[in-house]
This record gives sequence, C-alpha cells and structure tokens, in this order.
Amino acid sequence: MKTTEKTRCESCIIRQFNALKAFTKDELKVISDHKVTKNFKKGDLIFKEGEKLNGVFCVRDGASKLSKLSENGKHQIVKIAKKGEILGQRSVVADEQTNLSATALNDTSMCYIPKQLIIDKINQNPEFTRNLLKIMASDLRESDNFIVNMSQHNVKQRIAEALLYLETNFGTDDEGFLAVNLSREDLANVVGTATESCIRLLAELKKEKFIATKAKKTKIEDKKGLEDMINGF
Ligand SMILES: Nc1ncnc2c1ncn2[C@@H]1O[C@@H]2COP(=O)(O)O[C@H]2[C@H]1O
Repeated sequence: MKTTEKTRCESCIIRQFNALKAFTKDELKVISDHKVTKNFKKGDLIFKEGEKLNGVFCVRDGASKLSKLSENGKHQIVKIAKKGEILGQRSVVADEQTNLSATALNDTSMCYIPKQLIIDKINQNPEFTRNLLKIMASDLRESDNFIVNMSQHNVKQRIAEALLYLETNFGTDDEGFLAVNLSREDLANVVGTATESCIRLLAELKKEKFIATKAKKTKIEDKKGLEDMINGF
C-alpha cells in the first residue's frame, strides 16, 4: 500500500456519489486537510474483518471485494465495492469492529478520512447524517436481497447475476471482456459454491454461448439469454 500526494475533496467529483456531497466547501477543506490518499495493488488487504477502524475509506478508483471468513474457512464475498462508495462507515458509526474484510481486486485508490471528523459531521450536518442513513438503509436492502437470492436462485443463475453485475458496474475492455476479472475462486466465493462447480458451470455457460472466455477473461455474449435464465425462462 502506498500513500500518495493529496487530491483536494473540493475538486473531487467522486463525492457526488456518496454522503460527502452534503458537505460545504469549508467542510470539504477541513476533510482535505486531514485525509490521506492510499493506493492498493491487486490482492492488498485494505482492512481486515474484526479490525477497529480509525476512519472511513472513500473509494476513488478501483474494485475491492468485501468478504467474511466463515468457521469452515471459506470466504464468502458479500459485495464488490466500486468507485464512490464509502467503506467502514457501519463500524465507525456503531463504534464496533468491522464486520467484513476489504481486499483490492485491481489498482485501487482510496481516501482515508479520520473517524473523529465523520462523528463531528454527523453531529453538525443533518444532511450528511441523512445521506449516511440512506446508504446504510440501502446496504441493508442489498443484504436482504442477497440472502433471498442465495436461497431462491440456483448456482448457475447466481453466476449469471454476478457476471451481469460486473458488466453493469465496472464495464468492459476494448474487446468486450469484463473490465474487472474475478478469479474462478473469487467468483465461487461470490455465489457460495466450490471452485470446481463454478468452473464446470462457467464451461456450461460457454458451451451454451451465453459467455465467451479467453485466458482468464470473460465476456458476456448473450445478455438477454442470461437475464431470461435468471428469471427462470
Ligand atoms: N451490503 C453491505 N453489507 C455490509 N457492509 C457493506 C455493504 N455494502 C458496503 N458495506 C461496507 O463494508 C464495510 C465493512 O466494514 P464495516 O462493517 O465497518 O462497514 C461496512 C460498510 O461500510
């Protein structure tokens, strides 16, 4: 992990995507003066489940996986976080330890904002507090949907959903391959299956012409077909 020169929050457009959009120019100046920009490489641990954070991370760029280690030693990936998200606000607000680990999936840049500033702003800026509540409410809705999805969709449907999520949220490269490539193990950990089953089901999806693969890259060939399959048609 590298700490780099600061970019000023006042001139950063990322805040439009998160609760920080409620801050005035003066508030942003204070945040800018106290935050640190941290850069992570693929595989770097950003924070570990059970850690007590002294601040929150604002994702400027890159993708990171949020995962929880279960008692049987498996990592369940709960979410792939993207640009604009704030990570760690749940434990900072609750004054608890983090519930998940965050690991960089590619080159990732994050601004680390000290906890005390966030707590001060919760007390001083009601619009910021409302925004934060909305984000946490949305995380809760996502978690509800995730649980329902796990129990009502089969593994193949869940793989299709994960691939569509990656395309919608992170886009594709010049050749149409997913810009964020999950390893087969990570994809298996998103959908809650063994890596071998995930590999077998990806091969099926390829044979059925829903997807194409090249080396470790994956391309969605038939989006409508995948959507129909998810909806049980
Ligand atoms: N759907 C989600 N469920 C749980 N945590 C999430 C979700 N989306 C984003 N997060 C963030 O992931 C963070 C993990 O550490 P915390 O528990 O401190 O705070 C959590 C939230 O900021």
